[in-house]
Formats: sequence, structure tokens, C-alpha cells
Amino acid sequence: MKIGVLALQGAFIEHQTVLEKLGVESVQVRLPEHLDGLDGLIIPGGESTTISKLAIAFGLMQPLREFAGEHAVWGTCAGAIFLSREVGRDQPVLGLMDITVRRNAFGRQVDSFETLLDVPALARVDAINPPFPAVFIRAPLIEKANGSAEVLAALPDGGIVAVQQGRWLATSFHPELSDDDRFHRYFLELAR
Ligand SMILES: NC(=O)CC[C@H](N)C(=O)O
Repeated sequence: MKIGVLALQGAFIEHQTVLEKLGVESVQVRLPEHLDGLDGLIIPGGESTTISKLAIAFGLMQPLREFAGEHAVWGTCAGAIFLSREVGRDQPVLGLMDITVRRNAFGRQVDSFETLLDVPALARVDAINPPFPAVFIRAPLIEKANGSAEVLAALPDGGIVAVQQGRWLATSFHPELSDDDRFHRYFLELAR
């Protein structure tokens, strides 16, 4: 199995480190041809406007959409914004997942925090399934999950922070920054 990590900007190395620990080969994706032969793709957190500018400059927008049509794709934080259909402002996105996101939804004072999340779907990779330690950094909130997009996790106030739509995943937080590889293992199941 070979997983690509979009390596235009942001926390791509951190995802590669987790994949390496799991014994999975990973490839940095910067150009369309780097998508060849991959079983799945992770779009990391970072700055979604920068990621989209570079993706346009490198001719990646359409190749990424085509790749996602046939493979598992997971966006974390800025990556989730990039995967979404609606960001409520004029910003190029892939428009794949049927979700509406609000960038920087947690405001300045609490722009970064860690919290324990119940994620029932992770029982697929861990029968005991303790709460997941989720790291939020200037995170977006998923305001709506429409159509076949299913909510995997929400904050106690109901704010949606993880969604799955078929083989696509979006998380507002950064599982690559917590010492817990269950989301990565869950994604690898989707990529298989
Ligand atoms: N940690 C992150 O990926 C932050 C996302 C960033 N605030 C954005 O809007 O793109």
C-alpha cells in the first residue's frame, strides 16, 4: 500500500511520520504525476488559501478531483476546508465533500486547544475505543454535513468536527499531532 501526502504547504511530514510508524510507504505529492499508483491521499493542515493557490499553480486541481473519484482521500484542518464544497467566501476549493465549513471558527482566544472526542466509528480499528485526543489549531468548524456525508464526531455543543462521505474523510483537528494512530488506521481501511 502506498499513500500520498499533499506536500505543498503545512503539516505533511507529521502525517508521513505516522504512516512510517504504521509501516506504510508514503509519497510527497506536488505534481499531478505524483498521484500515479497511489492507494489514497492525505491533504494536511496548514493554510488553506496557500494550499489552494499552490494547487492551482501546479495544475493539481482537476487531477486531485479525478483521483478522489476513485480513491480514499482525507483532509485534516486546512485539508478539510480544501475538500469541502462551501466555505462561505470566495476561495478556490476542490468542492468534493458535501460539507459547509467555517474557517477559524473558534476565534482568537481559543485558537488552539485539545479535547477528548467520542468517535464511535473508530471501534472498527480498536474494539475498546477510548475517546480520541483531538488537537485543534485555528480550526474550521463543519457547519453542515449534507447528502451522504455522515458525522463521525462532534464537540459537546454539537459542533461537527469529523465527517465521512464514502471513502472521503474530513477532520477539523490534527490526528497526526496526537500520539494516537487510530484515525490513520481508519483511513488506511478506507484506502484498502
Ligand atoms: N491548522 C490548520 O490547518 C488551520 C487552518 C487555517 N486556519 C485555514 O483556514 O486554512
